[in-house]
Amino acid sequence: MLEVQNVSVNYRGVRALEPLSIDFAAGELVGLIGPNGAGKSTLIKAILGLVPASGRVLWNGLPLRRQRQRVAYVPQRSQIDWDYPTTVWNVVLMGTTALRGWWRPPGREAQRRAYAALERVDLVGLRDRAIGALSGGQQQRVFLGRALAQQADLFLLDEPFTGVDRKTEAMMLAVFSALKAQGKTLLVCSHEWGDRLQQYDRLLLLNQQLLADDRPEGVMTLENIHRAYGQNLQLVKPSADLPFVC
Ligand SMILES: Nc1ncnc2c1ncn2[C@@H]1O[C@H](COP(=O)(O)OP(=O)(O)OP(=O)(O)O)[C@@H](O)[C@H]1O
Repeated sequence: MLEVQNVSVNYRGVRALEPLSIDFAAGELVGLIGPNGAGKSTLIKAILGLVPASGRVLWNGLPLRRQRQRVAYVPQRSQIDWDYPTTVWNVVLMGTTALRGWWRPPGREAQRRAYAALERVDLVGLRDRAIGALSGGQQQRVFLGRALAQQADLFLLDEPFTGVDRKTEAMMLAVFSALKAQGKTLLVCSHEWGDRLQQYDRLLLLNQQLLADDRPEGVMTLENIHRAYGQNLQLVKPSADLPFVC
């Protein structure tokens, strides 16, 4: 279980995240939504300990920072240096470092695990390709592959669906479902609004503070949309059964 307790973040004295507390259960797929600049990436980075934050982040009752190998992180694509001279295989293999230790060269088991992850994200045929020579969707899959190779318990994914087509998105969702079934916890930051948000067990609506934390139907209300995005947003409600779409 992941417990975020009273976590807040300031960047050079400017408050990016008001104190918030959230619990995440094993086997839960949680979506993190909110407008640009709402603090979604900041929350993920605060959980990971990548930005200075107040409060506590516990994994199974102990500080997460002492159990970083339990967390797999898929950063936003824009945060990665795609010109770095490395291949798909090397990035995915890097996922095994957390368990074997960076000083130990990857043995047969690490290679087996990395290969299985490559197969899962359908990148075996591109394993020797430089990461800079991949399409946007392929790049997203490389870092998902790295996360899978790590065999972590907690997955933090920052906008994994950006730049992916419907087929890749379906594949990624199938991976998330399989991880959920194994009891893994997933927090996925997304810009999406609309019916795709129904796939989450729970949604967190953020705009500097936590505005809503509920099942998708409870979060995707007109009132919440206005609270997060302002009153002027154009909304369409395609049918009585479907949520609002921006
Ligand atoms: N390193 C930083 N130094 C100073 N301010 C920062 C830094 N990183 C983020 N911010 C600011 O903190 C706020 C939250 O940013 P953050 O990237 O977490 O938002 P976000 O919800 O992920 O946005 P987006 O949807 O655009 O990716 C923004 O106002 C941003 O300008």
